Amino acid sequence: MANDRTPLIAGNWKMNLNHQEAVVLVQKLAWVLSDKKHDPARSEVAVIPPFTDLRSVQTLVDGDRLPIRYGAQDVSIHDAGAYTGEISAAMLAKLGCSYVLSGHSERREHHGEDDATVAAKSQKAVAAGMTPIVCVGEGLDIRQAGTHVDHCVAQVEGSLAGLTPEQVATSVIAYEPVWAIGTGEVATPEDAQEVCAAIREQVASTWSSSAAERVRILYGGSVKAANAAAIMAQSDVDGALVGGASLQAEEFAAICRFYDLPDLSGVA
Ligand SMILES: O=C(CO)COP(=O)(O)O
Repeated sequence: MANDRTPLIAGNWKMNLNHQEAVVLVQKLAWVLSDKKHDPARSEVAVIPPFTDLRSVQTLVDGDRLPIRYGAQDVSIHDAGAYTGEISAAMLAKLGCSYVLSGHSERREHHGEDDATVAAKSQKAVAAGMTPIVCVGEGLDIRQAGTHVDHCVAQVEGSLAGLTPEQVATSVIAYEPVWAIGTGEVATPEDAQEVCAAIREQVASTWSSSAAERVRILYGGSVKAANAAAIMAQSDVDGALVGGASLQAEEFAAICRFYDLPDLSGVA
């Protein structure tokens, strides 16, 4: 590999699968990865189930010592108290979550989350010892207007505001163009690389060049086994945030196995 970043393939289940179905999927995923000799040292695999599944996933992963991490799809900006329906960072950390999605476009769209809210969530995750996966991405109108790069780097600045360079270095940023989410329309590898490279440059200028070198940047939006390799081979793309395809163990495992290929140095 041309850099020291450990790639991450994370499966965002969104509002799918109850806790019993979650156990079945994680068991199957672990079995397929092991059968195909996935090397967890070469790339990390994580699942991001609904809150109600997390305890069951924790019990399974811990009990069977599975090489799979897990995280939550959202976190409260509050620590505790009279916030009906909210889940705190401390609760998620106690459940062994490694990751927390922050500012997924569906939260931004359906729950009115702006960059300041997303930054507050990212800070709560970090303070509780978890890694935020901070999501950014442009809608179709912005893409058509050609201002997508400016839009995404501005979102990065706003959504990671208040984090130190070291905290940014150990965070994850996911570039998810909204027009590619759940549509079957995937960004080209060049589209993904263009925005991920611009995000990395922005991290260098706003935080530090070391943070830019270390921060992992994922692509998300209609990633499938058939299109993942060309995107993940891009030099500034460090893995994928997968929605629909992460609900099928074989398909998701096929994406996860990309980094098991013997040598990628000539591909990117
Ligand atoms: O939103 C996504 C992951 O967070 C992408 O979803 P799809 O892979 O279903 O397009």
